[in-house]
Amino acid sequence: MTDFNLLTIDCQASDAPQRLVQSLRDTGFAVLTNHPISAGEIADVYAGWEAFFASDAKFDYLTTPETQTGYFPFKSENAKGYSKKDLKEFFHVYPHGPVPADLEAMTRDFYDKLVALGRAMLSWIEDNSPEDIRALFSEPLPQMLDGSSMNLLRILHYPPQDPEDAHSGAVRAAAHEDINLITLLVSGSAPGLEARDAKGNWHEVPCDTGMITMNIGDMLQKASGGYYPSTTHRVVNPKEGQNVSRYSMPMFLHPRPDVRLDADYTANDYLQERLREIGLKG
Ligand SMILES: O=C(O)CCC(=O)C(=O)O
Ligand SMILES: [Fe+2]
Repeated sequence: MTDFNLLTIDCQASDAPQRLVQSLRDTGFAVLTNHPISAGEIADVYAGWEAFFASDAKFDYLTTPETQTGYFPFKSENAKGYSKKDLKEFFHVYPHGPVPADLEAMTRDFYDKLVALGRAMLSWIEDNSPEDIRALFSEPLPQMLDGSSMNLLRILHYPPQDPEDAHSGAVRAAAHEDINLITLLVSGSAPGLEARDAKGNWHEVPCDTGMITMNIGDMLQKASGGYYPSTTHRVVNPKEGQNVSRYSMPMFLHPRPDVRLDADYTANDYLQERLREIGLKG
């Protein structure tokens, strides 16, 4: 029925790097199990941030267009080309940005572990890419993260749905591609994430607790001359009878700003252009 061959990768298996690269090449996505971040730690981070979104303290961390750090209130971002704002609130964690004191140690540690995992995954991609594709990279992929302060951990909360919003055509996250090199998406607390295949059919991405979904972003698609696809994805509204909050945590791995992606763009040129398109920058 489907040729969308999204693989679940046991990170401890000897053929894990090859299977990862195959799944990414075929679908732009892969699901990681047996990775180094424990289910207990993921649950603790979710619990801490759930309490944060439920409190008014979040308004002390309001973001600004200049910083892009901190708290983004409900309905502040739209996907490229969409006028309706997504039905989500979120918090951007950067090394140079604030984190609430009671969550700081845990969140920074979690951030570092996700960056380390991202670097390992970029090494697997680098080592398993054909010679002619590697030749396109301006430097080895894991090295593109060296000295980068642009890696972004986004903590997302999609509140239970207001029927008016659903009626207006707004969705939790409209169809989009990620801007960065690769994304590590710590599995959502409820279903909803879908990826689109080349024919335009949507496929549910599995979200078992503790798993981490990985996907290619536009920067790696660009740097690989299109060899790795930056697959369009979205988060659909909850089904009737399942109208509960959904939480998820994507880590967007970004190169140093000066890294050259192709003849036309450095990472920074590209990021600034894209932020204007999604309404986060004027
Ligand atoms: O919440 C999710 O599962 C996906 C979020 C996402 O795609 C994004 O923030 O770019
Ligand atoms: Fe995304």
